[in-house]
Amino acid sequence: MLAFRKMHGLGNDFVVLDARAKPVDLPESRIRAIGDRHRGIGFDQLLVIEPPTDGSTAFMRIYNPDGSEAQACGNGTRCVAHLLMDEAGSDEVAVQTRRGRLPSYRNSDGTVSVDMGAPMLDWQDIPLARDVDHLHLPIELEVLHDPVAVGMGNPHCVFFVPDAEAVDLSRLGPQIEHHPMFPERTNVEVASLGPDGVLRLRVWERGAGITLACGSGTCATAVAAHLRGHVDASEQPIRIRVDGGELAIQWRQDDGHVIMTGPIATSFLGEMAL
Ligand SMILES: N[C@@H](CCC[C@H](N)C(=O)O)C(=O)O
Repeated sequence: MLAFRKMHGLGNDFVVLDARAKPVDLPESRIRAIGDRHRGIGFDQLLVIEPPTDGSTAFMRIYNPDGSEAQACGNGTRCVAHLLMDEAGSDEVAVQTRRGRLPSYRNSDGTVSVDMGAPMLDWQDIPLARDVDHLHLPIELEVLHDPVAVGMGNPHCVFFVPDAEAVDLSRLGPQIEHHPMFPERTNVEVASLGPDGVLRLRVWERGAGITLACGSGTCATAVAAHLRGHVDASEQPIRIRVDGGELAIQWRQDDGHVIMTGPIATSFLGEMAL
């Protein structure tokens, strides 16, 4: 039997395994089996805590339900940071991911923030298939056109639309995910700015489908909206409303880092036979 935790950030849900003392054997077939919401446990991402190699508190490996490995997961980082902070009796830790070392801290209201680093805006880093203007990608699919590409360690394609609710994301999302402009596929965001200045965001996640929230997608959307002049995310955090609630994102101009803040929760502890 293998012990696991189920956690979530705004409904973006994770199975968390601790492999620091003993490695866990995770072939793609096992990841898919655990991720099956009917026959397994189900998750948006499987997060595996491993020993760090860069002096961080721990390394976090990220798998999507289709078995692919992701470089970044903002909400997952906040969940694992919360666990590590409880364990260390501290309000500050650093989580190593394939995206790099991500300092994370707990706020006085119990929310958890993560420094997601600077966005990647160069076509090779996002990555895109060729050298094009990442602020105006030549992609058009029905109501979706003129997106912004942003890398947060993982690729994002952000469309600004008049009404994010009206987009048929379950049909259009997978087509953009597999668009030839993105050699490693992409996460897909559709966002609209409300009269209250709050961005409404819906996300189709690469390797996972529609999720209730996506931390790195929220960061990418804040960066894209700032660059397009829809919001000013530099002075104070902007609010982004996803299906599962609200995240606050600031794009600090002194070091260029994106800071994400929001709630996290543990839903249960269990053991799996898979
Ligand atoms: N839910 C995540 C993003 C997870 C990875 C993504 N599906 C990918 O493949 O890049 C988040 O909170 O950032």
